[in-house]
Amino acid sequence: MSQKIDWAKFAEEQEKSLPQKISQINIQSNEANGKDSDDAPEQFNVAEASLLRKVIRKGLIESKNDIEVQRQNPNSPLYSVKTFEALNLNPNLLKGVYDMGFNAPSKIQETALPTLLANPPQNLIAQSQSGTGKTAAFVLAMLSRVDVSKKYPQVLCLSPTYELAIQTGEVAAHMAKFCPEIEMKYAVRGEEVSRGSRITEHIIIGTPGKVLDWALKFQVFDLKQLTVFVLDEADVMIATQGHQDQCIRIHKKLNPSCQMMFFSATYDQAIMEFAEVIVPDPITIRLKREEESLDNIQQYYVKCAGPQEKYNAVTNIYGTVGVGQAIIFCQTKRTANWLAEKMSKEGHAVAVLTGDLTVEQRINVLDRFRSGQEKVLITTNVLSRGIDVEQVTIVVNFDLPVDMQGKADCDTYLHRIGRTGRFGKHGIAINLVDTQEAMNICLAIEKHFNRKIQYLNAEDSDEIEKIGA
Ligand SMILES: Nc1ncnc2c1ncn2[C@@H]1O[C@H](COP(=O)(O)OP(=O)(O)OP(=O)(O)O)[C@@H](O)[C@H]1O
Repeated sequence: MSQKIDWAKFAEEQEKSLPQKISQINIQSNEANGKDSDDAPEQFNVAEASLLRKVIRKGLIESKNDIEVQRQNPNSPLYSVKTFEALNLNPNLLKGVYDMGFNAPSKIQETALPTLLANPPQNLIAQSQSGTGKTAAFVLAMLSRVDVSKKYPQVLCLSPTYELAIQTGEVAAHMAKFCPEIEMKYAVRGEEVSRGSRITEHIIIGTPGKVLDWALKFQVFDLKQLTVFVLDEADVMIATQGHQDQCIRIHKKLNPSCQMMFFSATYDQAIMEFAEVIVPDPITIRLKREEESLDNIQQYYVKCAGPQEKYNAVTNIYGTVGVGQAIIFCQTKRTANWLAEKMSKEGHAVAVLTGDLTVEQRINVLDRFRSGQEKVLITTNVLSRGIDVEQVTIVVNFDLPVDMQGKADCDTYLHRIGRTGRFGKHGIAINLVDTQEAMNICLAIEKHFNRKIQYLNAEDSDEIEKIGA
């Protein structure tokens, strides 16, 4: 009992201090810093990137790294499974899992699923890179926990955006294909309920604002009756203005016995602090990210006198080495569009992806590029992180990545050129340098990674041919 009172106090204190704490954390926000001109550096948007990754992903990302388990609850037995059968699932649910093409649990699922399905329920924090099977794990747990004889919401899954909520709902619908008695409802923009009505569906998947409205303002369901609370994409959630406070408000109304599941694709300290507020006595599991490494990537720099020479360098290099596919990164939309237009006019099959496109258009562009319909993709920082296209062999930094202060942005550099040379393959990164400032940035990057960036004469086709070997 006394523990509960302490926890309530703790939550209260955290609620007061968390928005301030979180505002101090340096996570890139969705706000485009008020700048939206064609010449402003394009911003990376975590929610959009997460959605793109999900939509264009063709399968599981298998990691060679081991799972790290941190147990804060010494009384809970911990075990892992190698098959879905070993989980004693409802047979129709198991049928749904196989229907999705899953033969065996992924690495994170092996450890997460027994914990998620254990009785008495246990709280879990799971962190592992995008694509390793987290969504499938908690969706399976959500569906397994439903008591279909009770006609009210028992499971709530919070997602940071409309699109991400729909994606999760689609996974749930597929997995529950042979369990038509399980009913779900979206609590997202465009969905309405009338005051005085009651929700009878078993599962709600929604965004925090809408869920708060439905639970507290319209009172169409009771947060106290929930047995499972899932917080998905916690990293995106806390990067989205206002969401962390809303999550905490929802969380405060839950029954202390409600099982909490917390998922994140990143491992920042900020996420852990947020998790600690939301999830009491958790079992924490982590699958370490496959390190992005520069080991298989040959890096070059080319000296150019201005944009036109940069353009010539790109076409020379591409014309000579052009076996696989290339991604060219520009700092602004204007440069990206200019370059795309110029290259298309000269007969190159190029695609361009900038912040101007809607999410649907971006998916379309990426799908075409992935299937090889275009060989060159010109883009900005909107695509700098986490999108894998295996066939990419060359990354060109038409402009070197810089941070808000104009200093070398080494993280973004690693993410950008990490698009090539993946899974032990050979890749090439070419940096176009047209000013002393750019040269200094190039040198700073070289020093940071302690990896040589070699000089390349882009006018000498013999020399270029050699790098393609
Ligand atoms: N056990 C499995 N066997 C085969 N494929 C799987 C398995 N689990 C998940 N997948 C597939 O792998 C891909 C990634 O899974 P999932 O979306 O669950 O990952 P995630 O970690 O939630 O990613 P994100 O952080 O982007 O949400 C999906 O295409 C999914 O259908």
